[in-house]
Amino acid sequence: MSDDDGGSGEPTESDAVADEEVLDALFATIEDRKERLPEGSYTASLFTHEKGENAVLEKIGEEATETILAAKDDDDEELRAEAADLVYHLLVLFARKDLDLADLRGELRERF
Ligand SMILES: N=c1c2ncn([C@@H]3O[C@H](COP(=O)(O)OP(=O)(O)OP(=O)(O)O)[C@@H](O)[C@H]3O)c2ncn1[C@@H]1O[C@H](COP(=O)(O)O)[C@@H](O)[C@H]1O
Repeated sequence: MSDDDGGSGEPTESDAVADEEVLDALFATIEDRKERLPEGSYTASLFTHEKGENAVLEKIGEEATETILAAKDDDDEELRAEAADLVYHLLVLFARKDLDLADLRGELRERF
């Protein structure tokens, strides 16, 4: 999904990312947006929002609610989409807090 080639049909950076590496690639993209703040980037807008951290916290609340509603509706396609929105926004929050995937993996590993 990241770094779209603008529809030229040429392979994009994201095409080269294996499924098992997609979380790391997404997080690296989020870190890049945080550092460079490119214009037109939704991710960058979450780092510069006038609401500050509340912007991403509100999105996490919304996406969590939408995830629950999709589950209650037994709508697996919607559940998949809303869960992906939720995970993406959680990763943006991690980046804002200077946490990373190693912190998340470490926490899960301790419980495993
Ligand atoms: N994975 C995501 C991703 N998931 C969700 N979203 C955005 O999260 C928002 C979800 O909000 P909603 O569901 O409420 O939909 P909406 O009505 O468009 O939302 P708002 O109007 O409230 O913003 C949408 O704007 C989605 O585009 C994401 N935006 C970006 N990414 C990834 O981040 C990369 C960098 O993208 P840029 O943000 O464009 O730099 C992309 O290549 C993707 O890989």
